Amino acid sequence: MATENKNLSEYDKNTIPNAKDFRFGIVVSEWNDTITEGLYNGAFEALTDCEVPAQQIIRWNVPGSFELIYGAKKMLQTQNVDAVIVIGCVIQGETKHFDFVCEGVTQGIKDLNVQTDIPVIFCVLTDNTMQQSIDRSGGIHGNKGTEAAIAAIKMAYIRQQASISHPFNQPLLSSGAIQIEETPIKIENE
Ligand SMILES: Nc1c(NC[C@H](O)[C@H](O)[C@H](O)CO)[nH]c(=O)[nH]c1=O
Ligand SMILES: CC(=O)[C@@H](O)COP(=O)(O)O
Repeated sequence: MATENKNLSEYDKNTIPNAKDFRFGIVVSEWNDTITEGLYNGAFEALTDCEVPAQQIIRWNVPGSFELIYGAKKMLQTQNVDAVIVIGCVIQGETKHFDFVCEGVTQGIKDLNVQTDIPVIFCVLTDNTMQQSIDRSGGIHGNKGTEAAIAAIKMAYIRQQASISHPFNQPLLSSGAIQIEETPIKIENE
């Protein structure tokens, strides 16, 4: 379903886990800040509407969407958060730079989700025009920031439940293999 057939701001609180004890980091790109501020407001309002106290929401700013990768990495390395939302707006210009920024930030955020234990939610608009960005940051198609906040709550809950049901879950190697801690077996009468 394309965004044009979906309101990004709609959510059913009955389907959303209790979020009052979760802590969220939000990393916001300053490029196209009229758009990213609208996305941030959507995310912040959705989190507080779902009972997340404002003091449990940490905001950092970075220069552009490409810096969201490093900002999110340092956020999850240094802050006690249950999920991170990265917010950016990349708009096609005259050159291929759009393609490289979009691909780079997409792959970088994907890598953080694979290599770390904290979910990182991708709230980066990759639009052809400013109007498309306006429409998706509080305009006729709703607010992708709202959508990202709900996704962050749901993923933080999944992480919480996984750690309860599998408290000794082993870290993944970069290859994706499970790291099993080898414990030497002592053979009696050796
Ligand atoms: N053109 C846009 C950019 N470009 C800047 C890059 O994100 C990055 O900050 C720069 O290449 C230095 O590393 N960023 C956006 O977020 N949106 C754009 O439309
Ligand atoms: C995504 C970008 O970096 C782009 O907006 C920059 O514009 P241009 O391709 O005209 O340099």
